[in-house]
Amino acid sequence: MDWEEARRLAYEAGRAAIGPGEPVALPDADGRTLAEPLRALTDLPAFPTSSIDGWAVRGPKPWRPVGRVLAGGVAPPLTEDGTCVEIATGAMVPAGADALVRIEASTRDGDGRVLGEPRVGPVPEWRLPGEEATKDEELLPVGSAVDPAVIGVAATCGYESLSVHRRPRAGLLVFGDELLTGGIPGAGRVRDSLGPQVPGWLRRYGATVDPSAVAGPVQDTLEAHLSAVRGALAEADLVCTTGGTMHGPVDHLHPALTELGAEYLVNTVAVRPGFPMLLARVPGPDGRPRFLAGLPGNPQSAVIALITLVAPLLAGLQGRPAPVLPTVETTDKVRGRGGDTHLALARLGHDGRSATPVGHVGSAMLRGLSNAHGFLVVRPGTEAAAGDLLPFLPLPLLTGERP
Ligand SMILES: Nc1nc2c(c(=O)[nH]1)N[C@H]1C(S)=C(S)[C@@H](COP(=O)(O)OP(=O)(O)OC[C@H]3O[C@@H](n4cnc5c(N)ncnc54)[C@H](O)[C@@H]3O)O[C@H]1N2
Ligand code: MOO
Repeated sequence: MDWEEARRLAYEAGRAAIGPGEPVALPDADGRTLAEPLRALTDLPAFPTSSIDGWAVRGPKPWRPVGRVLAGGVAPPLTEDGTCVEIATGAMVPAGADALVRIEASTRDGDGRVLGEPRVGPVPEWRLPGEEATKDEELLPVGSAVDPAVIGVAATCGYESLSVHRRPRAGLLVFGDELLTGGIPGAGRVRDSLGPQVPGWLRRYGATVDPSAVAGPVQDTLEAHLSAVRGALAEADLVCTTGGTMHGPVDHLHPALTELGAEYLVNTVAVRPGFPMLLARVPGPDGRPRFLAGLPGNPQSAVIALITLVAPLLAGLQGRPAPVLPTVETTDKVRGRGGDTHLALARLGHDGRSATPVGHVGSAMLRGLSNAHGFLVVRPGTEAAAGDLLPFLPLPLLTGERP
């Protein structure tokens, strides 16, 4: 299967399995996805609001003070020319006021009356209702990621909670009797580098990963695989497995999937590295489908499978838009991989517009991955020369990582 087609299928499978929205209190909604559009519940601002400390005046000066309005208060209307109220920043401008005079631009005469000039400038001294948004206006569409700014604007509008999609629950099963979970590798044993790594990537794609949902190495027998996969699928929307995607003497993943009645959505992808990756759908006990992503054992290939299949699946399951890849200029040539898509680890330049392939990129290596921002995508039957524009598949790094 073509690499782009595999990504599309993974996304659509996630979309098709999305659950209903649930109300979540604003402070807890960070990182979720809107299940309903965010609409203004009132005009914003909701009332004419002073932007200054000073006087709200009516008619020609001098103005006789008849009261005071602070932020949070409601002033009676100014009904007579030649009157004013003292007003604080954020206070509601009283009806009848026709100008605001800044405190520092005002003086008092011997009778205590206020004199001064309203400031004339491009920005008015008070904010009009509906200036930022009108009641019922859509501020953000369904599928928007909720971040602190979105929570802030929702609070401004008067929301207490937001209707958001559930975070998908993910689990991880590590296969491979050769794996050590501690100590220095040697004498035929390698350290498990995926058990400690994959949960972090899954969380960055919006899934929750309970520490109890990470297990391994699972013993290299079909019985142990079956029982581990069954147990994991009972608790999670998505189970990732690592290793055992091929058909070696102790590769039990495919037989286990057959036994579970799994339906393959993707079963190997024309991509290098990482081709033995797979994505399967398994009917859940409650009727909702569960997913199993089989990540190849070679560590870089496992991460490629995560980014290829799991990222779009999780985007779909959360109701987010399908990931769109930016285009960058490669500073160096990148070879093609025949009929396969080649994913070449690369570092972005400081302006984010160019990328340079890095070294140590063997599929069994992680050194290149730890020094890269993502992958240059060289499509089947092509190769890239320095200066060519290529799609760039980013790692889900956080701001400040790999500056
Ligand atoms: N006859 C063939 N053999 C292999 C082929 C092939 O086309 N024909 N493809 C190779 C490629 S490419 C890959 S990728 C692997 C995928 O195999 P599996 O998914 O079955 O993975 P394993 O055999 O279990 O492991 C492969 C490799 O990765 C190491 N590994 C596994 N898990 C971990 C881990 N958690 N941390 C660190 N390293 C891990 C494992 O020790 C092996 O060295 O198949 C090739 N073979
Ligand atoms: O494709 Mo394997 O997935 O090269 O390491």
